[in-house]
Amino acid sequence: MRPPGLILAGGRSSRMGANKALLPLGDKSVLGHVIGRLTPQVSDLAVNANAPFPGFENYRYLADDLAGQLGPLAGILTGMRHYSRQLAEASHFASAPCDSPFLPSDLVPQLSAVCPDPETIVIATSLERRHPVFGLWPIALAEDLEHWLTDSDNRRINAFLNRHRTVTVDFPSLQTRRGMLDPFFNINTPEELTQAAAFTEILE
Ligand SMILES: Nc1nc2c(ncn2[C@@H]2O[C@H](COP(=O)(O)OP(=O)(O)OP(=O)(O)O)[C@@H](O)[C@H]2O)c(=O)[nH]1
Repeated sequence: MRPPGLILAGGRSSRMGANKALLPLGDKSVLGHVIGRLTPQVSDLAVNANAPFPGFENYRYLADDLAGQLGPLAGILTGMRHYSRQLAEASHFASAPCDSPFLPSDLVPQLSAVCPDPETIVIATSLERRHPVFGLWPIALAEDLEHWLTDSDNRRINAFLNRHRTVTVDFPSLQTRRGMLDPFFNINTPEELTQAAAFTEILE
């Protein structure tokens, strides 16, 4: 059974200076590519952001449960709370950020294939780096994550992972006519948007 999915889009895009999810890349916006890649992989899709994005009004938006721009873990907590209410049968939900248009088309099946039990976090890696915003998150960790975010100053996602059983799945670089590309390449700056534009051939 496919898990539900959440696109993390609750950040400030301060390095870009404009909502990076809505910037054009080839024939769609960055977010349009992420939605296109993720939709077939999940049973349900919601967007974590404080208000609907123009052009994407038809999606379900989840504002952070905790105020104060606490980083991506606040979005993960929001997803855990939402899916524990909406889908009692789901043990995990899948997350991906709004700024990674080349994400693997088999991301969620590959993460799900190694998921051993309802309490283990499953995270993607590439080129020997962990990418915790691409993960399968146990809904059962909601209480612990809420305490972690409200009781400590440490909001780093890797620190939270170190508290829990975590397994990883490695994804290879993509071969393109322009050379190899990390499937988790994300667009934070105008320069990275220009770099990504060189690889639109591999986007549908
Ligand atoms: N819900 C939520 N998501 C966040 C928050 N901060 C960042 N994110 C998301 O986490 C992912 C990684 O965020 P970053 O790229 O590091 O930060 P950003 O705020 O989007 O961009 P910068 O302001 O340029 O750092 C993105 O998908 C963001 O949308 C937050 O406070 N709440």
